[in-house]
Amino acid sequence: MKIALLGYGRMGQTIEKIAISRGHDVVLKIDKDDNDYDITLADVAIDFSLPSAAFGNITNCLNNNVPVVSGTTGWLDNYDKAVALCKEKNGGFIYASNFSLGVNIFFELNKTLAKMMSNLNQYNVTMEEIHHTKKLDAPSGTAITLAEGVIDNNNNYDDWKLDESDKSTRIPIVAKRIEDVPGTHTVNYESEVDSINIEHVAHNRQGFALGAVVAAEWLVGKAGVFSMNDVLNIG
Ligand SMILES: NC(=O)c1ccc[n+]([C@@H]2O[C@H](COP(=O)([O-])OP(=O)(O)OC[C@H]3O[C@@H](n4cnc5c(N)ncnc54)[C@H](O)[C@@H]3O)[C@@H](O)[C@H]2O)c1
Ligand SMILES: O=C(O)C1=N[C@H](C(=O)O)CCC1
Repeated sequence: MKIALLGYGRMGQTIEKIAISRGHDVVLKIDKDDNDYDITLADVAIDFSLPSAAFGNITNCLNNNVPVVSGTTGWLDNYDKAVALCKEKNGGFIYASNFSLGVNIFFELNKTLAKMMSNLNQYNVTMEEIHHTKKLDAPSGTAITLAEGVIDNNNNYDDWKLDESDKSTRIPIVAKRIEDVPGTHTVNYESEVDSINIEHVAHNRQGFALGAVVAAEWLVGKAGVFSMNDVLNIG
């Protein structure tokens, strides 16, 4: 498979190694200021760029009939427009806030726990995410997906808020930035008598990168807007 990497930073470089180890050719490595390239050289594109760049990269792929996998976070104000364009062009598109197998299992665990806690008003939920200091967005895309998983499955919450909540129906998300941390997410239910915590700790970026390559392999030849649940057949 011929792969275009849109964004050649920490994730782009990790994805390149995994793609090559799985027998793929990386035919384009696009980074900032690379404006003049032919995306149709690739069978599929993998975008891990910047919040400000992702939507432009995705629309370029869809307008040129190149299926695209995006892991960039912080651009979701434009997600519905990307979905509409994908449908209009009969293209292929997958966005996931987190491509790792472990986090996608964790997302399902979070939804199940949220359902179990829905009638237990003595517990309040909070979330914490920890990432490296170079991360541009907060809260992380993964933390937002976790919060949405609780909101959709628990009657006590209707929104989330970064840092302290000023309203009991808003899930407070605390975002911490610590040198070199690849990604830790904790969901905590707290009552007066006890705490229940579920946590996912990424040890490195390999899980995110492998998931993105597996998603790209799966997407080629398909038309539609998909999620990692489709790729992994879970949920
Ligand atoms: N979904 C996931 O599983 C997952 C995992 C890790 C990171 N991420 C997200 O992926 C994104 C990238 O993370 P990273 O750690 O590799 O960041 P990074 O800063 O190391 O890399 C981003 C690269 O994009 C480049 N870039 C800037 N403008 C561009 C453009 N127009 N086209 C292409 N590239 C451009 C930058 O120069 C940089 O090299 C972030 O949004 C991050 O939150 C998602
Ligand atoms: O390193 C990052 O940046 C990460 N971003 C994603 C997010 O925002 O959830 C996934 C984890 C790593």
